[in-house]
Amino acid sequence: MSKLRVAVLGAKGRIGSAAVKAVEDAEDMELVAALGRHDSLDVLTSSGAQVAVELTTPDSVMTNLEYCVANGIHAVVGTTGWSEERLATLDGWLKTSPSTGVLIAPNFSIGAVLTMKFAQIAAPYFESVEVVELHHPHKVDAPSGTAQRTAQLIAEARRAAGSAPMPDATATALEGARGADVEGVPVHAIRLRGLLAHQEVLLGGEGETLTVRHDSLHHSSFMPGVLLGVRRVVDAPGLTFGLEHFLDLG
Ligand SMILES: NC(=O)C1=CN([C@@H]2O[C@H](COP(=O)(O)OP(=O)(O)OC[C@H]3O[C@@H](n4cnc5c(N)ncnc54)[C@H](OP(=O)(O)O)[C@@H]3O)[C@@H](O)[C@H]2O)C=CC1
Ligand SMILES: O=C(O)C1=N[C@H](C(=O)O)C[C@H](O)C1
Repeated sequence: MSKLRVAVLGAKGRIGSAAVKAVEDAEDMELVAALGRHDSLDVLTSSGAQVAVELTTPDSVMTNLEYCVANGIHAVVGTTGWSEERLATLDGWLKTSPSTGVLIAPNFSIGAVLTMKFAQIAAPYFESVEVVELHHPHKVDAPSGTAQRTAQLIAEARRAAGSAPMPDATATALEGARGADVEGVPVHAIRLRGLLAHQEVLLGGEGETLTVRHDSLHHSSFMPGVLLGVRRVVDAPGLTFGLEHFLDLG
């Protein structure tokens, strides 16, 4: 069987360099290009890439994806910064290239995907839910894409269950003290030397709390998800948001 021809964008970055190695080590893939900020996107077409793994920055991702979709190159995207507006723009490009697939994965690690799933299940059963994400100090954005997605899923689950708004009688003396408000769910971002990527979902009810915590201790935690995304996206035309759609999570 022929190998999947894969390119990595953001190849010198923290996660991009790990992805380069993971693709090189995968027996069913061939790394055909490893691009940095100043490389021409035409390398993607001249190298015959079938799938681009996009691990750059929120300011670069849209230009890169526009090129990929216009040239029928599938994409697996880990880069953050996804607003409703950006998703709609990407969806519009994909309509002009209906056989091309793009996976956007707020988090590639299985534990983080499960954290989101568990939080979604638990959220309607508790009066209060808050999300705390903790990352290394070089992270480009806050809060993390994972935390925003987790909060959206929590809010969605609570709306579907008809949950009451969360009680919060605090009068804040300093702006930001209660974190960011994502659809009514408070999200707090910690940046600390020594950390990599971590998240806690704290749920509180009468006389009890439940904490769902996930820790990515090394960038290798993201690689099985990246490779799964590459293998599956070629048969998944259109936009897929979340790695859970490529996992059998029930
Ligand atoms: N979904 C997931 O599971 C994960 C997602 N991420 C996300 O991935 C992104 C990257 O994170 P991280 O690796 O830590 O960041 P880094 O800053 O370490 O890496 C980003 C890399 O992309 C390069 N780059 C920027 N623009 C372009 C471009 N147009 N073409 C090619 N390369 C480009 C940068 O080059 P230069 O330095 O020259 O600017 C840099 O080498 C972030 O959005 C992060 O949140 C991270 C980990 C896991
Ligand atoms: O920048 C990071 O490091 C990470 N970014 C992603 C996010 O914002 O959710 C995924 C993971 O948290 C690591």
